[in-house]
Amino acid sequence: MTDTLIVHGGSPLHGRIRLRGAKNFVSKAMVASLLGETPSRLRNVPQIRDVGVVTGLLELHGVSVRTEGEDTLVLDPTDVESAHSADIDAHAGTSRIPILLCGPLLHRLGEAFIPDLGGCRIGDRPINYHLESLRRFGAVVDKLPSGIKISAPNGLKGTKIELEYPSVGATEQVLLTAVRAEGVTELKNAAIEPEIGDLIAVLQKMGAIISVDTDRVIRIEGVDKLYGYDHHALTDRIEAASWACAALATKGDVFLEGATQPEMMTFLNVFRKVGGQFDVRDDGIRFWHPGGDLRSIVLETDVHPGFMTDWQQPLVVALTQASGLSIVHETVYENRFGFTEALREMGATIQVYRECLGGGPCRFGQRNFQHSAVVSGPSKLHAAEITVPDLRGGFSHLIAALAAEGTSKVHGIGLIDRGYERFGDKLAALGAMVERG
Ligand SMILES: CC(=O)N[C@H]1[C@@H](OP(=O)(O)OP(=O)(O)OC[C@H]2O[C@@H](n3ccc(=O)[nH]c3=O)[C@H](O)[C@@H]2O)O[C@H](CO)[C@@H](O)[C@@H]1O
Ligand SMILES: C=C(OP(=O)(O)O)C(=O)O
Repeated sequence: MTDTLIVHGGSPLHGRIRLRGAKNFVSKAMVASLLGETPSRLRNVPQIRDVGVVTGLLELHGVSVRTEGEDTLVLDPTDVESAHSADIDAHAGTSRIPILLCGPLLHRLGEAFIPDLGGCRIGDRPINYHLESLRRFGAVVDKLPSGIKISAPNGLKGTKIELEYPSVGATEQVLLTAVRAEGVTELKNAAIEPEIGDLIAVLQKMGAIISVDTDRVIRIEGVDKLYGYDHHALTDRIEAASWACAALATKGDVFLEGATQPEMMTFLNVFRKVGGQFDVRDDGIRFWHPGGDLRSIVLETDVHPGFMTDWQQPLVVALTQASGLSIVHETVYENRFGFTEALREMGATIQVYRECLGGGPCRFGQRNFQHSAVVSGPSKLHAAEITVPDLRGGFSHLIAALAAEGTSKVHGIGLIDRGYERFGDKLAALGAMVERG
């Protein structure tokens, strides 16, 4: 199949689609299965490329991964000790998940090897918090030309860790390592994203003892043994927000089956302020453009419960259709506005700045990162030939092509498969006129 989508834009998205489990939770829950003595069953798993990548990684380490029905994975880790994982290098550059295998592999095998990581290129994305945390547990970290070797000659012991920034990945690293470390671990300044809450739920089902206190403190009492879990993954709130923004930008009306309100509170507030309407029902959320003008806003991305960085790119496309000047300050990643270049080619008026605009100073202020954007609208978008830069930026380009008059060619859509399940079918179900080019 080609990697190009031809989009005949200019008509609103209308209809109903079903959302699935969150990419940013499912991959971590799959890794957690490595900690169990018995098989785990994960339900509501989306058919996305990242699930395939993690399946490959786990299989390499001796976990048998079997699909049951349409959306359930059964993960059996009983043979991990006897498996050889010589080919882990094959996973270099595929995703950021290999780093999260450290804790479980150290507990099971006494060592782990981490190839170069992949994931979206939206900033430098260092792993210093991960490595520093592992050292605090007693692990030895050796940097090699091909990756990082980590060993635990004396086992892993509970410890006190305070993160400089509430990193999602580093919080997950500490959780996946502490649950079987000897003694108590206290993690301060932890990330508290809903996907982390669901990972804690999975670990508790497996036998872990974890308490989440106020003020971003998580306490974990290590246990000797963990068992398999049975869990239904929480819905992907990024997929939900992305389709909601697509409805707004195209003046459409979509019902997103499975979308849930608590994880999306902050997004829903912003959607309403911009002028979009929504209706929360038991089985999902309807999002629509009510007609008339959309309103500009001032917005800052932040860690949960703030406005999520992964919502920023789809929202910016909708803001090109709002009247007046919107200001968006990206405080989570230093380099997440590259996708706006294609939007400018399509007729949007967007300027990016190094300064911290529209909020307080952030970690990236006074440095050379263009991390604030001013969007002036409404702009009439026109068709273009564009190449997808990263996962969310790519979906944003698709939204722009759907909102634009004329026929666009969007290249590199394979990147979008990493996080959006069967998005071509979903576009068709919403009445979009698209075809593989
Ligand atoms: C697979 C997955 O779940 N990806 C999500 C996860 O990414 P990921 O877990 O990689 O993101 P983090 O929360 O760790 O990163 C946040 C910030 O911390 C910095 N940092 C992180 C680790 C570290 O060791 N040192 C360091 O400086 C990063 O460069 C970034 O500026 O959370 C992000 C923030 O919600 C989301 O955008 C990603 O979709
Ligand atoms: C940045 C993202 O993911 P990853 O961490 O997998 O690159 C994302 O999902 O938008």
